[in-house]
Amino acid sequence: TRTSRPQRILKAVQTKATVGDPQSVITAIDHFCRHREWAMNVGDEKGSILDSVVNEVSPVTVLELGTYCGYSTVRIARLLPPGACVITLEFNPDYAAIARQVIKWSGLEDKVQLVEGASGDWIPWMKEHFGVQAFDLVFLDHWKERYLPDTKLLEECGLIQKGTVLLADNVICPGTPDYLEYVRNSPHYNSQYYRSHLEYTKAEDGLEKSVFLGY
Ligand SMILES: Cc1ccc(Cc2cc(O)c(O)c(C(=O)NC/C=C/[C@H]3O[C@@H](n4cnc5c(N)ncnc54)[C@H](O)[C@@H]3O)c2)cc1
Ligand SMILES: [Mg+2]
Repeated sequence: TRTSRPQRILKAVQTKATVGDPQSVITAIDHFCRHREWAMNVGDEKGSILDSVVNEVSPVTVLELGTYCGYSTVRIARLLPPGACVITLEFNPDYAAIARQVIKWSGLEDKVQLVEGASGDWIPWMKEHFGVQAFDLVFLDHWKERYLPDTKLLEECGLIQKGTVLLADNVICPGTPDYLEYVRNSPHYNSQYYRSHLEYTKAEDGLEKSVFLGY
């Protein structure tokens, strides 16, 4: 049977990227998705904004919701200092299997904890299972209607504390209206929009960065 798009993305990495070189993995995926087949990676343009936020926050613990093929996982992990790590949640086992191989090819497996499962099931276990106190940075890029419920769940579980930064992809396209309304109107968040484009296209999209101010 036909290969899947994630399998073709992995093949592009394995044929074009150098083992242990995260930047070459990022470049290989971007080239494939721009010139061969579009895929829902955060991409190079929004990826540069993600990079700048990671560098600004210099997080010790990062949570990523929605691994997909691991493109943004690699972007984040390559910028983390020794001892820091990104926990990434992915509930599709086929995508998780591809992402593990992409992360391995980039040589960043020591900085990544890929958890196969649904965000709603795993967030309540983060403290107990991973010894996380609070996340310094959360990157939201999973089903758009899960952004708000998962943010509220993270708050309820005490995983968002003063200074925690939420960075959400696709707040314009596909759009996350209920999430945007929440973080922009809440007195507990300082929110700003980084205007950009939907990955590999000219359509408008952007990232919303929201800093938790404490209760
Ligand atoms: C109209 C329209 C359609 C599509 C686009 C283009 C476009 C552009 C983008 O950047 C996009 O991020 C998206 C998008 O839909 N992303 C959804 C991404 C899901 C991934 O996360 C996984 N997942 C989903 N819910 C959960 C969950 N609870 N727990 C754990 N993993 C979850 C899935 O297994 C996937 O691996 C779409 C633009 C406009
Ligand atoms: Mg996205």
